[in-house]
Amino acid sequence: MSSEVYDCIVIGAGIQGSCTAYHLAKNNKTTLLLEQFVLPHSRGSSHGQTRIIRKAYEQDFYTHMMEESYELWAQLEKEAGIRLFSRTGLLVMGPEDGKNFQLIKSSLQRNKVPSVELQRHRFSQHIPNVNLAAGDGALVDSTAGVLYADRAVRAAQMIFQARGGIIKDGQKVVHIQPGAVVTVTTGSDMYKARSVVITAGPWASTLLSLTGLELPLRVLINVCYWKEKVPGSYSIRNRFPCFIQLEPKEAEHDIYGLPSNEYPGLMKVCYHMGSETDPDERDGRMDRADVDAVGCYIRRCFPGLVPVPAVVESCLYTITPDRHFVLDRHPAYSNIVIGAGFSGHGFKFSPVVGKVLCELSMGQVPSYDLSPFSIRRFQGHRRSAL
Ligand SMILES: Cc1cc2nc3c(=O)[nH]c(=O)nc-3n(C[C@H](O)[C@H](O)[C@H](O)COP(=O)(O)OP(=O)(O)OC[C@H]3O[C@@H](n4cnc5c(N)ncnc54)[C@H](O)[C@@H]3O)c2cc1C
Ligand SMILES: O=C(O)[C@@H]1CCCC=N1
Repeated sequence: MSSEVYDCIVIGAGIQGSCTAYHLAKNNKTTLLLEQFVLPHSRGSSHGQTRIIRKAYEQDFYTHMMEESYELWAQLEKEAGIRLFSRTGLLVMGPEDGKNFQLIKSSLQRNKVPSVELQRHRFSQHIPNVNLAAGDGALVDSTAGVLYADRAVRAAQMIFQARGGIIKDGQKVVHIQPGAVVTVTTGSDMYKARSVVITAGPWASTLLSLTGLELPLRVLINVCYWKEKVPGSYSIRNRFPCFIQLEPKEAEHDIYGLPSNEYPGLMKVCYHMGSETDPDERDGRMDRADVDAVGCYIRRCFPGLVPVPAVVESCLYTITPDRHFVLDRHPAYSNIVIGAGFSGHGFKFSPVVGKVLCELSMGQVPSYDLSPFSIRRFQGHRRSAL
């Protein structure tokens, strides 16, 4: 057992834990970042090469957080000397009179986010190789683009270590003993800290149960890549945008995609849902019906893609009932801080999430109103009732 008492132990070295550790180190806090797997790994939610970054959201609180998030991404890029972002724009398509399309449209206008509405008769001039569905409107968030996910995790960890932070990987946390000084036990050692941040992604429920807390979180799985019939027709090099299709005819939930980039000739198009899984037994658990629904959508709206997936991968979503994050202190132990339930859209926020989790762990007033992310909102929810 190490005799050192750290200012903070962060449990989980995905993007949220890595960004939290990065902010703690920048605030001169002695910090230990613990990870169950040997790094880098592809068993959680932060691996893979790309994620969408955007300001287009239905809720103003997300758009406001993204204002700072873009600045912090640029700062991390500069500090690490690694390119983390490419601007491509984001095409939002959806029923013109639908609630979510209208909410995004008004939020973009209200928050003065550089954006354009594409008129139907000019749509194909701007966005070739996409069929805009009858009744759908189209908006472009010009600030949006692609984040290079694996590189971003590495960059945050690199700067954390450069500032004196310590990463111990291959150390699964198996016990947490709350107290003014918290004791954290892994398979091979025992560590102490004045505060603990739990950012365990799909394992959040398992970790939180060690502290007597139950949250209504569910773990889902998906990711597919689809082949371009003409290589390059949806590519980042040809400035094809990311997209979100709200309320597609073929599926109950949204479908989204990123331009072809990481695998030449393949475009990532995914279903914003998935089949429920146990994070330790995820392999081969993807629901064929989800892939088929995306295939049908592609056949109708992306005629330049082969509507059969070329690559199927696994990445885990951890969703809350309202799809908003959990950013809060533990209800019983104020020096245990929780970042969880990022519901398949948390990557872009990670520099801001890291900042607020760091503030909470330092006992400071957070920079944002965290009421949409409170644990209190789940009162009355039982996991089994979801
Ligand atoms: C397919 C897919 C597409 C997505 N697309 C987007 C997008 O376009 N834009 C966007 O903004 N977001 C997107 N997201 C969401 C985003 O990637 C996640 O919100 C984010 O990666 C969550 O990070 P995390 O750090 O919470 O979880 P993770 O990356 O899973 O990190 C948690 C870490 O905790 C570790 N851990 C767990 N238990 C223990 C333990 N007992 N001891 C030690 N370590 C432990 C795990 O091993 C893991 O490394 C997407 C997610 C997926 C899966
Ligand atoms: O977070 C994002 O932007 C993507 C696209 C919409 C659904 C989930 N992830």
